[in-house]
Amino acid sequence: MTDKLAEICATKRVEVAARKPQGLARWPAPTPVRGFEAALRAKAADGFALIAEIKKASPSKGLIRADFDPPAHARAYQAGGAACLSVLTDAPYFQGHEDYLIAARTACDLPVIRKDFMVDPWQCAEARAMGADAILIIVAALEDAAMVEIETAAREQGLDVLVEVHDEAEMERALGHLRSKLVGVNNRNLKTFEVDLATTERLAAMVPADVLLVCESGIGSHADCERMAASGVRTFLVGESLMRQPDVEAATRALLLG
Ligand SMILES: O=C(O)c1ccccc1NCC(=O)[C@H](O)[C@H](O)COP(=O)(O)O
Repeated sequence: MTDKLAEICATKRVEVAARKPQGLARWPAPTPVRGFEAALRAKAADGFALIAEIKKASPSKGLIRADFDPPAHARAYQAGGAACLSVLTDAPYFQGHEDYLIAARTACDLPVIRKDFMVDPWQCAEARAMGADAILIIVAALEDAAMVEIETAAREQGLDVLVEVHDEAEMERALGHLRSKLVGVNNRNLKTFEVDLATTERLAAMVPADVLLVCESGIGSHADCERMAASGVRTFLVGESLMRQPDVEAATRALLLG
């Protein structure tokens, strides 16, 4: 099995080197940052909080949604009760695009995380320039110094940071080196694509009380959310299972409320 995450990050480094000289002037000035973490904490205070993902395709599943319509999906997610959006902007592996983030954010009032592979602090300025309210740091993809540098750049831009881990060692690195109080456990092993909800259940006990834990990947039903809630988890990042539904708004409501 090849290490897909390493391959994606190597491709991303080449892409970023090519994009940097183009600068950031191609986008109009974005509207002010919408509080991503604050929106999640507000919803999680009295129910489940959802980061609903706009995801056309993935390396593990190929094409997920043929009639892909980011503004329509954004409106449906908001009407269904999502707290925030996640929009894939990586093109080579997810058929994403920065225009999808811009269109989705413009179509609703929700804060948006730029879902991409951050390998260079410059991508934080780029994320804010296209309108993002938060970025993702994947601990497995970065050395300690690099992830600290990217988190610092994100904070300078006023962006919230979702820190993603997959095992105990990554959780210790995240809690030991980074300041963000928003930590996601990805149930998908990004090297093998295996998904196991028990990953969140195992790591939940390591999370301090002031950190908001996000359960990421493989959530397909309200019953899955209830299962995670037994471990104290009330915040979820969900893509594929919602994107496959004909009625995204109804599916979002059903996921959150049962
Ligand atoms: O989804 C993939 O196949 C994938 C492959 C390699 C790196 C990242 C990948 N996905 C990113 C994510 O973690 C998910 O898009 C996100 O957590 C939502 O997961 P799901 O609800 O299972 O679509």
